[in-house]
Amino acid sequence: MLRSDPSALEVASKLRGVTFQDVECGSVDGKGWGLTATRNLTTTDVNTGDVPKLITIPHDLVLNQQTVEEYAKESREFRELYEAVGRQSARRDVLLFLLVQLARGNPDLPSGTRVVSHSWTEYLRFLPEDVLVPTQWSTDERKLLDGTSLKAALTAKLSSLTSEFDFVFDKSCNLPFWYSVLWETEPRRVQDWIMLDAWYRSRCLELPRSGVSMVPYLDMVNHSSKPTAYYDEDSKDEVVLLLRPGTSVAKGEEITISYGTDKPAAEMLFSYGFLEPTEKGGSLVLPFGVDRDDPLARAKLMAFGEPPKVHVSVDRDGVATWECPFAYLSCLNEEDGLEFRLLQDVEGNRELRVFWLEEDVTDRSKDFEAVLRDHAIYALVRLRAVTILQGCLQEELQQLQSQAYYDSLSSDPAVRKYCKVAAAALREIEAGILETVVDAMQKEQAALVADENVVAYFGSMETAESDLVGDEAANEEEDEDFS
Ligand SMILES: C[S@@+](CC[C@H](N)C(=O)[O-])C[C@H]1O[C@@H](n2cnc3c(N)ncnc32)[C@H](O)[C@@H]1O
Repeated sequence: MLRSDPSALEVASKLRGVTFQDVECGSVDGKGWGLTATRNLTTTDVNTGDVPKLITIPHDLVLNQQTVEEYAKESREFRELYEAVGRQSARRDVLLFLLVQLARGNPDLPSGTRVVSHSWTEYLRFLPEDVLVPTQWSTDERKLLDGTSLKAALTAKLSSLTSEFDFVFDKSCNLPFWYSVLWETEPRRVQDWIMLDAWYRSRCLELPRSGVSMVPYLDMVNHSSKPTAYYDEDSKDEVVLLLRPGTSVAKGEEITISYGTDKPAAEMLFSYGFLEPTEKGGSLVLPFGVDRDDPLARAKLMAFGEPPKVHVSVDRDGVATWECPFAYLSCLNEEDGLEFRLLQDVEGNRELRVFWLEEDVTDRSKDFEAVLRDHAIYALVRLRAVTILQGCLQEELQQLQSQAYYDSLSSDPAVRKYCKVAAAALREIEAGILETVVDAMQKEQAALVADENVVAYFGSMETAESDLVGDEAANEEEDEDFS
């Protein structure tokens, strides 16, 4: 499917009742298509109410779960497919709808397999086949991301996309009409589903009233951390793009919106396929590896109820913080006062309960830091957690900095330059964050070791150990005597 050109987009927009005011869509360096001003634009004061509407889009062009429900009412054929495959989630419903529009655009469909047309059937030709998000990278290109926080998320996402696609196939291949449309003439491939998911992720936005939606034409606006425009829904439920109050844009300059502030670099690359020029700081999320030697590991994981993660961040002033709620639970053991009990109700249902110093704290398992904060053991547990986390992050950092493998992939001509540049930028950003956090953890460790409760704890351990040594020596003497 070859992408049409921006002039055709303008013609199509007029036919659909969309208005572009003082702006036009065209190619923008390094960003695909984008929106630029066709004359100098300015707003000086929000209170005058004089905020120029740059684009106005009728409500009926908006695509979300409600659109899919309505389309299912209009199209008997789609209804059959929707009943079999749909209503799993809003996102999946939209993807299913887009898959049908993609197939509907196929000119070779046999007669008798035409589905009701929709404005989105035609709009799809204005979307780029390759969004450059890592789910669309080749296997070798994805290897460039080894060691980054994106690696695990990407593997999981690709596996869930494959399962979703298999589910659509399994449920629809027995429906003769849909077999013919989706799988016979031009069989849909998992790559199509991956592309639809990439479109959804990179072009979806949250409207104030209609919620998470895809909005044609508005989705041609690129992101900036210093955006000049924003979107809204007006009193007629039309979606409008407005110039930000107090903003001026010169003729020929790009109009931008914000796709979200403070998103980690990995998330920007994952969702939109690009990274912003690096500013200081940032954040990342990594899976927290559970200690498999811990006999309580399974119970702890069950009580916690979700895959443990560690979230680290560095603010613009270089101040590092970390968050890993599971680490506190992970560092406690029975000698500290942690206990798991399986309680059984009268009907025989069994439930795992968590106790801390004989108190039932099951409902607070996700926030064990708060459970411990007022106890003398808090500093000690924090020290254990920091020590473990620091080790994990150090390992992650080493992986990120191991250049040899990365270099060999980078010289592979089949690996696209865009992916090399994006992966290298992500690796550099994440290594910078990890270095700062590991340094800060070292300092925190030193401070915790000097904490009075920790000193007292180690002191008591030493006494216990020397008592033990004394006992052992006495035993040895006794043994000797006995012998
Ligand atoms: C909502 S679309 C915007 C229109 C898009 N440029 C196009 O050609 O269709 C989002 C996509 O635009 C591109 N994009 C948006 N802002 C960008 C930026 N600041 N730098 C680089 N690419 C950007 C990315 O490919 C992103 O996935």
